[in-house]
Amino acid sequence: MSFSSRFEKEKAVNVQVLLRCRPFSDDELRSNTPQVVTCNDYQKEVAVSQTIAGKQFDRVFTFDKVFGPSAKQKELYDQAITPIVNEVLEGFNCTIFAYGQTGTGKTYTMEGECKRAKNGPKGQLPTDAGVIPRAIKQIFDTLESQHTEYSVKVTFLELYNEEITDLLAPEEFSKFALEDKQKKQLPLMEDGKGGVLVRGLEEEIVTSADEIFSLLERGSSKRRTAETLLNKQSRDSKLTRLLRDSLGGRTKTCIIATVSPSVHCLEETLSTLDYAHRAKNIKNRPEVNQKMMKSTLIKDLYGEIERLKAEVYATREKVGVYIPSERYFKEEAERKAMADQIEQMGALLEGNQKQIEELLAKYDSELQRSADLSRKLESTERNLNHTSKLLATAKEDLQQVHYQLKANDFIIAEQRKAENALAHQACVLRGELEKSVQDNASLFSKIAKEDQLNAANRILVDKFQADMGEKISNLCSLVGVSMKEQNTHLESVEKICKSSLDFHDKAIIELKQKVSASRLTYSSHLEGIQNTIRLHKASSNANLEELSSATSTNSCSLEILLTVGGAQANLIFNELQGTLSNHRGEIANFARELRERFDSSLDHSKEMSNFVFKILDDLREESRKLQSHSLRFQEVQSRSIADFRKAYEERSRSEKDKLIAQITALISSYTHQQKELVDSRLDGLRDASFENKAFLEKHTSSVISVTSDAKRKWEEFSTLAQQDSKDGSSFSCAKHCRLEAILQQCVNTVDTASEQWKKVHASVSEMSTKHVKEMEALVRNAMETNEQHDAEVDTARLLAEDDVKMKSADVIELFDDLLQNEREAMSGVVEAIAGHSTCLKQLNEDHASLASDVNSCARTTFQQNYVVYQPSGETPLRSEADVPSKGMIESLRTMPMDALLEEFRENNPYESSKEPKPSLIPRSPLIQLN
Ligand SMILES: Nc1ncnc2c1ncn2[C@@H]1O[C@H](COP(=O)(O)OP(=O)(O)OP(=O)(O)O)[C@@H](O)[C@H]1O
Repeated sequence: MSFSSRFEKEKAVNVQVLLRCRPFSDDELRSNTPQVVTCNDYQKEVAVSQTIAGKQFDRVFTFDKVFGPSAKQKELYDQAITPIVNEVLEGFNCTIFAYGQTGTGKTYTMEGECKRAKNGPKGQLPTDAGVIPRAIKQIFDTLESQHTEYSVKVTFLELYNEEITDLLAPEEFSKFALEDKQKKQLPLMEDGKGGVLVRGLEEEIVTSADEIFSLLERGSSKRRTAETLLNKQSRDSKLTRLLRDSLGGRTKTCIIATVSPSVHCLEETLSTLDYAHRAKNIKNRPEVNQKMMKSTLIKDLYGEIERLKAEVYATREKVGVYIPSERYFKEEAERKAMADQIEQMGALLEGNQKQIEELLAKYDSELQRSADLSRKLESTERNLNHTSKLLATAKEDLQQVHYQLKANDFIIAEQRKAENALAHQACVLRGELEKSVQDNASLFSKIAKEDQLNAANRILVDKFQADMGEKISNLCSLVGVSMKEQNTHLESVEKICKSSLDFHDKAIIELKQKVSASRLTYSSHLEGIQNTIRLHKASSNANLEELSSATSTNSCSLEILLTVGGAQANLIFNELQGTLSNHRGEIANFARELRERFDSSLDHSKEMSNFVFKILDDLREESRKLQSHSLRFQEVQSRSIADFRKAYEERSRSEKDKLIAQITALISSYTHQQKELVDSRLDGLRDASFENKAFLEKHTSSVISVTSDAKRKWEEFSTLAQQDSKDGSSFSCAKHCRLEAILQQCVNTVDTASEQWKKVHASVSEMSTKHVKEMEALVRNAMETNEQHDAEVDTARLLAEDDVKMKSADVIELFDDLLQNEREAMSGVVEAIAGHSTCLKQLNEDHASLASDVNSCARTTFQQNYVVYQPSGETPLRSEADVPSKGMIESLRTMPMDALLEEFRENNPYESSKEPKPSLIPRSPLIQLN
C-alpha cells in the first residue's frame, strides 16, 4: 500500500450507518397493520409517516445505505460488509454492530437463521446466513487463498445486565462465575492506548471457519435469554466503554440500524432513526495495526504463559492476595482511574441528559410550530384557492373587457376612417375653395367669413359628436351590460324551469310506475298471503282431522288397553290372591314343620345328649378297662419278665451245668455280657412299662377330666339349646302370627287396589270419552275459526286492495294536480319571461325613441347654433366647383354601431368557454341605437 493511500485511509472517517427495515411478520400481515416506514434503497432515504394533530407529516432520513424489507442477506453483505472485512484483512480494526428495537432483526442481520454452513454445495452458506458467518467465511477464504502465515483468535462475550460474561470460558470457570458472579465479573480495563479491553477474556486460536462456528455454538448455548427490565441508562455504560474505540476512536465502524415498518413501533423507530442519524456524524481515525510476526506472537504468548504461571502460583499459595502484588497495584491504580472516569462520565451523562431534555423541549416546540405552520399553510392554501378562483373570474372579465375594447377600437377605427374620408373631402373642398379664391379674389373675404363659420360649425359638430359619442357609448355599455345580465338571468330562469319541469315529469312517470308496480307487488303479496292461508287452512284441517282420528284411535286403543289391562289385572289379582292363600298355607305348614322340627331337634338333642352321656360312660368304662388292662399288662409284663428271668436263669443254669465244662471260660464272659444286655433290656422294658403306665394313667385322668368337662359343657349346651329352641319356637310363632296378619292386610290391600283399579278404569274410559268429545268440539271450533279467519282475510284483502287502489289513485291524482300546478306555474314563469322580454323590447324601443329624441334635440341645437352662410348679392358668378355630392358624403357616414359590432364579432369571435349561449327567449339587441 502506498504512503498516500495509507494516509488517505488513516484520516478521519465518519461512522458508516446503514438502515435496514424488516418485512412485516405473518401476524402483522394477518392483522393488516398499517405501514409507516417507506424505504427508497436507490436514494438511500427512509420516510416515516407521522400523524400530528390529525395531519400527516413525512420525516425523511438519509443514510449511507438503505435496505428495504425485500433486501436479502447476501445483498446487504455484498454491498456493505464485504469492503469492511477487506479492510480488516488490511490491518484495520473494524466494528460492525446492529442497533434497534427488540424484534426488528438485529439477530437476523448479524447471525441469520442458521450460523453454520451445514448445507449447500461447496461449503456455501445458506441464503439466510447473516453478517457473522459470512464475514468468518470471507476471512478464511481470503487467508487460505493467500497461502501466507496467519493466526486467528476468537473471543466471545456477553454483556448482560451490566455484567460481562466470557462465553468461551471453560465450563468449571463459568459455573463458578454463575455461582459467584460478583467476584468473577470480567473487568473492563484501559489498554493504555485510549482503548478498552476486557481483562481475562478467553482467547481461542482457530484455524478454520468451522472451528469458529463450533465456538459460536458453544458460546451461544451459554447466553442468557431471559428478558430483563434494565435501567437503560445504567446497553448502556459498559457498552459505551466497550464501544469507545469504535465510536470516536481508531476503529472503522459500521452501524446497522434495524427498524420495523409497523405503525405500532413508530415511536421506537423514530428514536432509532434519530440515534442512527446522529451517529453518522461520529468521526473515527482508523489506524492500521502492526503486522505481527510469528516470533513476536510467540514472545507474546510466552509473556502470557509467564503471567498465567504467576497467577497460578499466587492462587496455589493462597497468601491472602491471589494475584501478583505488582498486578494488584496496577489494577488498583486502574480501578482508581476508572472510578474517576466513571465520575467524569456521570457528569458528562448528566450534561448529555440535560442536553437531551433541552433538545426534546425544542423538538416539541418545533413540532408545535410545524403544526401552527401547517394550520397557517392550510388557511393560506384556502385563500390561494379563493384568490385563484377570483383571478380566473377577473381574467375572464379582463378578457371580456379586452374584447369589448377591441370592438370599441374597431368602431373608433371605422369612425376615424370615415372622419379621414370626410377630412379628405373637406380638403378637396378647401382646395376647390382656394381655387375659387384664386379665381374669385373678390370672394376672399366672403370665403374667409365662410371659413370662420365653417370652422365654428365644425367645432360645434366635433364637440357634439364627441359628447354624443361618449353618451351613446356609455348608454350602450350600460344597456348592453344590463341586457346581458337580464338575458343571463332569463336564460338561467328558463333553464331552471325547464330542468325542473323535466325532472318533475320524469319523477311523476317514475312515481306512476312505482305506484303501479307496488300495487302489483301488493296484489301478488296478498295473493301469496291468501294462498298461504289456504294452504295453512288445508294443512290445519288435515292436521285436525288427523288429530281427531288419532284421538279416537287413541281412545279406542286406550279402551282396549284398559279392558285388557283390567282383565290382566284381575287375573293377576286372582293369581295373587291364590298365591297368597297358597303362601299362607305354606307358611302355616312351614311354621308347623318348624315347630315339629324344633320339637324333633329338641328330642334329637336330648337323644344326642343321652348318646354323648352314654359315650362318655363308655369312655369312662373304656378308660377304666384300659387302666385295669394297663395294670394287668404291667402285671403280665412283670410276671413275664420274672418268668423270662426264671426260665432264662433255669435254662442258663441247666445249660451251664451241661456246658460249664466246655465253655466255662469262653462263655462266662459272653454270658455275663448277655446277662448285662438282658438286664439292661429288662430294665428298659420295665422303665418303658412304667412310663407307659404313667402315660396311660395320665391319659386316662385327662380323658376323664375331658369327658367330665364335655359332659358338663354338653349339659350346658343342651340346656341352652333347649331354651333357644323354645325361644325360637315362640319367636317363630309370633312371627308367623305377624306374617299372617300382614298377609291378611295384603289381601285386604289387594282387594282395595282391585276395587280402585276398576274405579280408575271406569273413570279413565269416561275421561277419554269426554276428552274425545272435547277434542272433536275443539277441532270443529278450530275449523270454523279457520274458515272465519279465511273469510276475514279475504275481506281484509279486498278492503286493502280497494284501499290501495283508492290511495294510489289519490296519489296519482295528487301527482297530476302537482304536475298541472307546476305546468301552470311554469307557463306563468314563461309568461313572466315573455312579459319581461316585452318590457325589454319596450325598453329598447323607448331607448331608440330616446335616441331619436336626442338626435332631434341635436338637430334643434344645430338648427339654433349652426350658422348658415347668407349670400350678400356681391358674389361673383357662380362657377361649378368640383365638390363631392351629398350622396357621396352620406356614403362616407360610418355604419350603425350594431352593424359594426356584428362585423367585428364575425371577424373576431370571442374565445371564451364562458361565452353565453344564445337564449331561447326572443331578445332585442341594440339595433336601434345608432
Ligand atoms: N430482514 C428480515 N427478513 C426476514 N425476516 C426478518 C428480517 N428481520 C427480522 N426478521 C424476522 O423477525 C423476527 C425478529 O427478528 P430478530 O430476532 O432478529 O430481532 P432482534 O432485533 O434480534 O430481537 P431481540 O432484540 O429481541 O433479540 C425473526 O423471526 C426474524 O426471522
